[in-house]
Amino acid sequence: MSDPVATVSGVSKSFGEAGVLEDVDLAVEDGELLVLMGPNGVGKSVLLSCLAGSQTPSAGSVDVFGEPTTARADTTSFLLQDALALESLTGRENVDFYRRLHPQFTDEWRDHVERLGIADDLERPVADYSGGMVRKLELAIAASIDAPLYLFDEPTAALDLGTIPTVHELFREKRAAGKTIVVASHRPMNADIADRIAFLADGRIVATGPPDELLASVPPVLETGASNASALADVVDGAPFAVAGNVRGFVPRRYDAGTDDGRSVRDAISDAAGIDRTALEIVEPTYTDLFTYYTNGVSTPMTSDRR
Ligand SMILES: Nc1ncnc2c1ncn2[C@@H]1O[C@H](COP(=O)(O)OP(=O)(O)OP(=O)(O)O)[C@@H](O)[C@H]1O
Repeated sequence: MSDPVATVSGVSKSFGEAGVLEDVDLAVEDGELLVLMGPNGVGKSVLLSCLAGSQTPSAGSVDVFGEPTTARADTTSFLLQDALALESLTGRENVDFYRRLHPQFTDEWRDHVERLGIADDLERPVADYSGGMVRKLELAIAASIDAPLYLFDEPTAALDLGTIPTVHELFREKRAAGKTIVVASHRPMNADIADRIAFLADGRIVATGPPDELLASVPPVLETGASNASALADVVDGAPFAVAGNVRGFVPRRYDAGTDDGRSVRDAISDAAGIDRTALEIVEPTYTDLFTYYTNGVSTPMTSDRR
């Protein structure tokens, strides 16, 4: 296997008294699409900024292409959160600005603005754009820079659901062209495009792996009506969570090998909770369940050293 494109070793980052990252290790492999997942405020942007060289870790080190990271324009294209487009300029003037600024800026932007549906808005000032349009322009600009490593911070956050497949397609094309991509996201649906996911929780990477493997590591999920939430809380691992009008929770690990008395897991748990067995379903975990499992402190195997 080739060397990682980027290596984060023992990185901690604090702002004054507030610790955000704590002893984070992460290797970004050559040519992979890594999705860094975690809830709002957990430190995904800070970690990406450390990878981009625009923030300096309080401790530890970050190497990109074998060198300590600085803001290296030749190796990395970094889509910051809400910080690329200049509001006083039109869309086209923004493109021109970044084209002059960046030696590796390519003509790909024409294709990107077309596919993202903002080609007809290029003569309007960005101040008049919606949040989603600004994001599309910024994506078009960042993706038009020909760099071996792309760092995209919440690229789909302000976008309508219909645009997300277009963005995913763009990422897949970059990867097919041999590029390495790190996407930070709090949206479980972005797990779908990942070669690997890294979950960030409590300042640490708590799990890393291909989506299929991580899904297989999550226990089955119990689902019941919202009125049974407190009964479910008595029997599941972690706290129950609401999904589409129902409430879900993880089957406790002690049932991994089945029940002691030969009953079905569903029967044993519905009896223990006092929930009618017909009102309790056991379902396969989704990406949303996976996200909850690793970021809400339910998982145990990889978090034994948590604060
Ligand atoms: N320059 C800074 N000064 C002080 N605190 C900061 C700074 N940058 C980030 N933080 C804090 O670090 C924490 C992590 O922020 P960060 O933006 O990395 O979260 P995130 O995981 O990217 O969240 P989101 O999903 O909302 O984008 C937050 O508590 C934030 O307030």
